Amino acid sequence: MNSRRAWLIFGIGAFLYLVAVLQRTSLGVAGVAASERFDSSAAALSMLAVLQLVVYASLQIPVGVLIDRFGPRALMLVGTSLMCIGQIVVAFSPSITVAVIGRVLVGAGDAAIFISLIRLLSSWFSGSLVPQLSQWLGNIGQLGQVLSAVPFAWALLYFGWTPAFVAAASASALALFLGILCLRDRPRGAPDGRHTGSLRTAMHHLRAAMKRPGTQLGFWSHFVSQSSGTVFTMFWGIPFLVFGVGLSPETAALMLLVLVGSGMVAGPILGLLTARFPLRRSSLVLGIVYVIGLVWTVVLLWPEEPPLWLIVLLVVVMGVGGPGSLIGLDFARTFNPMRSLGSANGIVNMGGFIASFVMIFLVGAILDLLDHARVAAGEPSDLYSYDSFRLAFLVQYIVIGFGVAMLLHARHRTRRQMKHEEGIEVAPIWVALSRRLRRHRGE
Ligand SMILES: N[C@@H](Cc1c[nH]cn1)C(=O)NCC(=O)O
Repeated sequence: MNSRRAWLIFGIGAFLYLVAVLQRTSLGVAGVAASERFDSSAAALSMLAVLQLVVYASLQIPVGVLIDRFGPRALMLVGTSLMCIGQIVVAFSPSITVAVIGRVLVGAGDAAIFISLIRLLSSWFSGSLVPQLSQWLGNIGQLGQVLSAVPFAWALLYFGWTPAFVAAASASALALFLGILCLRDRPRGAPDGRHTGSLRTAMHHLRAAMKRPGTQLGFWSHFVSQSSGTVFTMFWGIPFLVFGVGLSPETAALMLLVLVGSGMVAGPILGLLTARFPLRRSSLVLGIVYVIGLVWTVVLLWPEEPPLWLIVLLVVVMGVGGPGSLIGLDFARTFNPMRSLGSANGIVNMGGFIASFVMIFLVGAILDLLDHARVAAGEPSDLYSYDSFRLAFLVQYIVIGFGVAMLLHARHRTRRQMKHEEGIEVAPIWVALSRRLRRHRGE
């Protein structure tokens, strides 16, 4: 535990995750190139990203169960191989149909990485280091977005589609090699935590994890906090900024980097706040979501294309949502026993990705609808006009608003259960704050 070998595992694991995020986000950067290569509609292109996310999200529970059965190393190696093959398929795809197959493989491989890594952490590290390292892992992984926004985008521009995607696949091949060489499930002599029970037992643990209000609270926390940023970085950010707002592709790519940078600053702070105020984790999540919603409202109400400072503010607040979603995994950790933690993590980690694929698809569908209406009215086609984006992005209020309502419901049930089982009563935040203020004043 916490040994030098553990730090090597942390480094290699983080590299595998970073490469997974590179593959995951490469399509967001290649969206414009994809529309030229495949000559497709916005909805068809968004289907590429949506399918990848659907596959990712739908495999979270099976992967969680498989981690508990076969250990995280096996899952990480299989996942990295699938991503490598998937990107090769995308590299040589002559049509959008073949590209879809490639991206499905990428989504399937990606699904195995993060929750395996979170599980690996618990075997190699102990104590209060674990939640802090989870935030750092999340942070390091997001650097994969930097790799897709800078070297990958550069390779795409100068060498074209096939060489850029082959180069991305090579990064997965390197990660696979290092993973085979260095990753181990647990320190030598540590007990084998894998369960060898039947599928029925695994299903029993899964059902129990699903039923727990604390797991549901984690799911909705993940759903509401990271989805706005994921929609932006994975698909609609670059077209919105380049064609809608009118930024240069370089400035648009820089905005995605600012989003990642903001998450990197926020992650450790949120890690500390989560550890310091465990009973206020949901308020932390809600605070993040309300601020994201507020800034989006200002952007969408701005009379013309928003100024650069407002776009910077938007990406900064969306960036906080990424590490904010890890609070959801902390709910899974604290409200579930170890035996069903893999499954609980899988359930929670689906949240943000389900919200994202629903919104990516709806934004694409609305853009297409508005453009058809424009053409039918005799105007020239302008698929990515700023006004169309303004309407399409309104879907966030419906999808995330629904998530907030569900989060509040799950929180109410979680608090009721805590009071019933442990006698812990959590007062509303304003009551707690005014009590604290009164104590401070010595009243
Ligand atoms: N929200 C991310 C993690 C994160 C940390 N900092 C910024 N983002 C998440 O849910 N990750 C799961 C994954 O597979 O990447």
